[in-house]
Amino acid sequence: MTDPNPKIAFRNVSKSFGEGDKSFVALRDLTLDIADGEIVTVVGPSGCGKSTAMNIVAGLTGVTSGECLVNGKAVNGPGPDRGVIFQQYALFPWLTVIKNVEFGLKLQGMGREQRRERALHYLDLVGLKDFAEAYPKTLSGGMKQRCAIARAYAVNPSVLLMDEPFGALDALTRVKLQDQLLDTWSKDKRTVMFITHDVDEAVYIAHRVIVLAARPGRLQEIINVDLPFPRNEEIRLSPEFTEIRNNVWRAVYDRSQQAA
Ligand SMILES: Nc1ncnc2c1ncn2[C@@H]1O[C@H](COP(=O)(O)OP(=O)(O)OP(=O)(O)O)[C@@H](O)[C@H]1O
Repeated sequence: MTDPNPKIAFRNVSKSFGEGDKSFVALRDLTLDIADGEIVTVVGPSGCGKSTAMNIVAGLTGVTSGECLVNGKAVNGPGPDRGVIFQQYALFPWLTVIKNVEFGLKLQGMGREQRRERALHYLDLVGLKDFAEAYPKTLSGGMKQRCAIARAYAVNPSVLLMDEPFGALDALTRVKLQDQLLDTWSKDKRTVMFITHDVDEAVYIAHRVIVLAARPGRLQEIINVDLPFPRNEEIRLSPEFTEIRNNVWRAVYDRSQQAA
């Protein structure tokens, strides 16, 4: 069934970089709907256009042809309705944790008191309230990433775009942040587009896994994750999880083996 009001819609989106002989197709003819409140993960071999697709939704990269819509409107630049979280935390080192979280709110013109209250709320949500006055350099990688997440959440975007956000973290921290993301999602049901190289992560947090293929970057397969929410360790260890995980693995790696 097609969703009449997708939150994010790619309509025959293609993206090339460079001109003439040097032109390179990063993404070819991508058509995909992401529903309001849906979590999709995007996987695929290196260079298949995952970040390009996300940057198009974020408004950081334009399309060469086709159209990308958010809330039914063509994307023509970044906006506060879309929060972006990258693998590198991109915190301002000269600002404290709370000032980092307040930054986007200040840009929006929010008053000092309200800003502080909102920032503390989101720091609490990610378990960093006690570190509000610390500077980023004193935090672990996981804490920095939680700060970046609080900062993205604070501006209240209806779409979260996450490009390998947990990629640089150890396995245990990663699992904790996956659970925290799902916990927060269960309260606010934001739409999430999440890029990862980790197939377990892709299945654990998603409603659907989007598999892209490379050269040129294109849609390979969409795999539904028919597992109940809330997700937990029991689900992660279930045969159903393993089966879906194996399907995703095959879709990604069989194809990239053939291409190699
Ligand atoms: N600004 C750019 N100029 C030229 N080529 C680019 C640019 N951005 C991306 N590309 C190329 O487009 C292709 C897709 O890149 P993209 O970063 O979207 O892939 P990816 O699937 O996210 O890769 P990875 O998993 O390695 O991060 C790559 O071959 C890349 O070299």
